[in-house]
Amino acid sequence: MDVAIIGGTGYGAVELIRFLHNHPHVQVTKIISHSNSGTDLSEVYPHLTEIIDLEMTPLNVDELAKEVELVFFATPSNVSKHYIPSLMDKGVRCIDLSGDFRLRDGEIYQTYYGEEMATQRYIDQAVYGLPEINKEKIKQASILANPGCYPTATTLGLLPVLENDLVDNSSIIIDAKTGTSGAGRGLSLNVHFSEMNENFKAYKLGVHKHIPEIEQLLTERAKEEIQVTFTPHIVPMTRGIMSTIYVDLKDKQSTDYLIDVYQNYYKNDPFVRVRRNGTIPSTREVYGSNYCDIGLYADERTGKLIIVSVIDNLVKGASGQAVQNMNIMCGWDETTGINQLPIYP
Ligand SMILES: NC(=O)C1=CN([C@@H]2O[C@H](COP(=O)(O)OP(=O)(O)OC[C@H]3O[C@@H](n4cnc5c(N)ncnc54)[C@H](OP(=O)(O)O)[C@@H]3O)[C@@H](O)[C@H]2O)C=CC1
Ligand SMILES: CC(=O)N[C@@H](CCC(=O)OP(=O)(O)O)C(=O)O
Repeated sequence: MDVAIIGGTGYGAVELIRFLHNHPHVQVTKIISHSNSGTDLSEVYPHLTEIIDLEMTPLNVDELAKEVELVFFATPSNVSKHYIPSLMDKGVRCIDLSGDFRLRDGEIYQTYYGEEMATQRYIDQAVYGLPEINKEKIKQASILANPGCYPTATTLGLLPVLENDLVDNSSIIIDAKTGTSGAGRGLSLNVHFSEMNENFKAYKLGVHKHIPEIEQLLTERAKEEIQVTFTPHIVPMTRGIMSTIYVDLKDKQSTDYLIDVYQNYYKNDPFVRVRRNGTIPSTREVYGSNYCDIGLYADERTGKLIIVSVIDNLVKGASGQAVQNMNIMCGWDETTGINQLPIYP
């Protein structure tokens, strides 16, 4: 199958290329760039020299629709909403790594994204691409909204206890950490070396766009309104997300019992690994891979459950999960092209 990637010079795009290069059913035949059209991708990314021989081109939706069956948008928010409707109308399936099609409520979108949401008719057709809960809908999707990085780590960490009604849903506190590649390739004061090295910052308290995304999914799954306390931090590493979640258990439960609940919940999900024997995952243990690893500790003194969920933000948090979704949409084994081991150390 021929596919295109839009946002060609960004980190999400180059990570898509890494996975699709070895994918047996897919060729990347178009890479669209608004800043570098006419340039070979390997000039921007010399690590692809003599491997990827493709000149980037400007976006022309009519041409694209004739040339490929599926398009990945690896663009900033408020871009894909202008193009996906016409691609969809022309029969091209789209996977959007940005947040344009994740939220359902236009007012909330306006508050957190600062612009109008995509047309409701297209929002209604978009499927939220968290494979662990949505496989059947993903198979049929024409517009696939790939989840955000923090929401992936956080909701995978919470869903088993939430859906088994084991916790007080009003008590959720999420302390999350990300590496700098989460901010993309663009230069910004916030993430340059001397601002970040030997530093640790909390940011966007109360206003981060992943708050409504996490709340929307948890509310849908718990069938009651859920609000969370969410504090993101940026830490001096390149890749990785660790979401440490604190929640009150309704009744006293042992860690071993809860591990069984999680393992049972994810028994058919190849990319979620629940740790046994008291081990708590670190970001390095999923680096470069599509795994989400979860560790648990039930504190019998305080009645709190501590959940530690780690992913690679660029893989399970973005491009790996996008390929997993494409595999499901196309009826292929969901691990195709993305079953690399984590890189360690
Ligand atoms: N980085 C991460 O960990 C994660 C990222 N995401 C989301 O994935 C998307 C891509 O992220 P990422 O690759 O990291 O970001 P980057 O900033 O690295 O890349 C985005 C690319 O989009 C293109 N672009 C920028 N502005 C515009 C514009 N106005 N119109 C069209 N294209 C534009 C540029 O490529 P060019 O000039 O070549 O077109 C740019 O390199 C974003 O929506 C991001 O929020 C989601 C989860 C995790
Ligand atoms: C370090 C850093 O800035 N990280 C980004 C990650 C968000 C992201 O990638 O956004 P979407 O997944 O919603 O598209 C942030 O916190 O805004």
